[in-house]
Amino acid sequence: MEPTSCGTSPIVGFRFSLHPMSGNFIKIIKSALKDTDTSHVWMQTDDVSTVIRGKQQHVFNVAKALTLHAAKTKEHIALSGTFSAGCPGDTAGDVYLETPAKPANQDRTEQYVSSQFALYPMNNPDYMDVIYREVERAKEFGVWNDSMQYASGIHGDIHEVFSFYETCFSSARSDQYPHLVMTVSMSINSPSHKTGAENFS
Ligand SMILES: Cc1ncc(C[n+]2csc(CCO)c2C)c(N)n1
Repeated sequence: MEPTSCGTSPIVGFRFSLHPMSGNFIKIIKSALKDTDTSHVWMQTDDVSTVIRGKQQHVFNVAKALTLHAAKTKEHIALSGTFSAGCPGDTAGDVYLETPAKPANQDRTEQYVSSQFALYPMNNPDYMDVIYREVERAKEFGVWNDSMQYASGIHGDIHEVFSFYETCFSSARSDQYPHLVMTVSMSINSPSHKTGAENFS
């Protein structure tokens, strides 16, 4: 069989699950999905996760807004998900690429987030250089928390954390190597976070 080449589709996707540590988890998940303006992305929810697909700026904007909605309940929220771009099977057919440039959600409420991420620059022989460069970028952004096996710790205000993740996701792929996967897990309003604001670096 011929090797599958990576497409040049501009689609970015994010498949994620919210796990509110609350007896009220059903309402928290459903409200976050309903109260966020998702008109600029294609979205599908099932019993395990939700997927959003579209232009990069809308996917990151919706991901942040959904997370912020869940966080505003003050409950301890865990989120885990995978961003993907340039996936050979991801065709432009069913997504929202004709949307305006301006992101739909503009809530600037501050919220401390502690997270971990891992980058997988697919097919790129220099993938370790890409990863080291993005870890340096996290330090420049002031959101780097710690190094650990299989991931890096990123924390700070949700707007700075998402801004880093979006910049990192753009920078770690190229025309030559467009297929990129990035996993993210987040912990919000955790009892481990003392007062939250004290943890900003
Ligand atoms: C973002 C996100 N999407 C879907 C699920 C799966 N899920 C678990 S409980 C529930 C509500 C009741 O059906 C749903 C949809 C999730 N956890 N997080």
